[in-house]
Amino acid sequence: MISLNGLRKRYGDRTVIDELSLDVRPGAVTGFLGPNGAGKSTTMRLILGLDRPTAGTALIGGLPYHRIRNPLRTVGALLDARALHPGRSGRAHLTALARSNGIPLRRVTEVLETVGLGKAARGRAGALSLGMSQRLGIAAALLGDPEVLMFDEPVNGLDPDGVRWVRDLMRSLADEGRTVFVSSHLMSEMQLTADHLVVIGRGRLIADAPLAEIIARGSLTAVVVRTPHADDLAVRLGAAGLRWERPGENELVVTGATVEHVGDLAHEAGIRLHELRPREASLEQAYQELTADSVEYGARRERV
Ligand SMILES: Nc1ncnc2c1ncn2[C@@H]1O[C@H](COP(=O)(O)OP(=O)(O)OP(=O)(O)O)[C@@H](O)[C@H]1O
Repeated sequence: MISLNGLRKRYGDRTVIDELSLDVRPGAVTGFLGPNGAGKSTTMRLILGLDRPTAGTALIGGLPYHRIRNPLRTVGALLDARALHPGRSGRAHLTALARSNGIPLRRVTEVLETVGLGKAARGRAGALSLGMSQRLGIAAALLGDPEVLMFDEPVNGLDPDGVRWVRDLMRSLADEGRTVFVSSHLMSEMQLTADHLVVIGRGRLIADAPLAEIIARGSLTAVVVRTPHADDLAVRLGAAGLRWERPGENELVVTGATVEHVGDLAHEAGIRLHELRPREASLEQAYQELTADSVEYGARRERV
């Protein structure tokens, strides 16, 4: 488990991480989202002891990174896939890592197979494509068979097969009971991969909740009803304190309710329905609503 407690980081007079407290739990893929400059990479660097917090703590399994005895066996991370010695081969890079961390050398072959690099790992790391470098970085993260894994934008540069492969890998690592903490800008991908989401904006926590709950909170999540008695149903919905819109003569779109709730209300009033279905918002839509006030860079966007 990763635990952040009152984590703060200041660069000069600028606070980039502000009172961040949360737990990233084992057995799940936790997506880490936030607009550009929100502080995701900084948070990961603080967890990995690559930077010192101004205040608060970032612990892995109850310890700060520098107190972990076998760091690579406890936590594996991919932060910057290009941070490699370009003249060395991928295999040599992993071998050096394994040697300096007391990891058996057979793990090098194992993880290269896992990430599908094989022969490409014999060539210079500097000649690898971005996608291959990502795979090599993931191999390095897996080398010590750690319980905690952190990936900063792991699908960056991967082709669709690679993206799917990363998704399946994250899933299986979480299913093995590991803690998987992964940042991404690809909302559609996160919607398919993550169980839980942590969203930050300008260094502050915006949301820490299951993916399904974050999507359900979005205002575009609704129940669509078609009925020849829309007037009657609208009265019933209003009396039950529900908000609705009426895009068509026979259609109502109800927010803040489940299909069961709306179906039961109609049934109790003897109102015939021709259609009753949930309309699920995308994570992209829910995310845009959540972060609308925290976007620092880029064009201002309309609230959805
Ligand atoms: N070493 C540093 N010195 C000064 N400011 C820094 C430093 N590192 C990061 N920052 C600032 O901290 C803020 C958070 O940056 P960070 O890279 O953590 O954001 P991010 O959420 O990972 O962004 P992105 O999605 O663009 O990768 C940014 O405003 C950045 O300019």
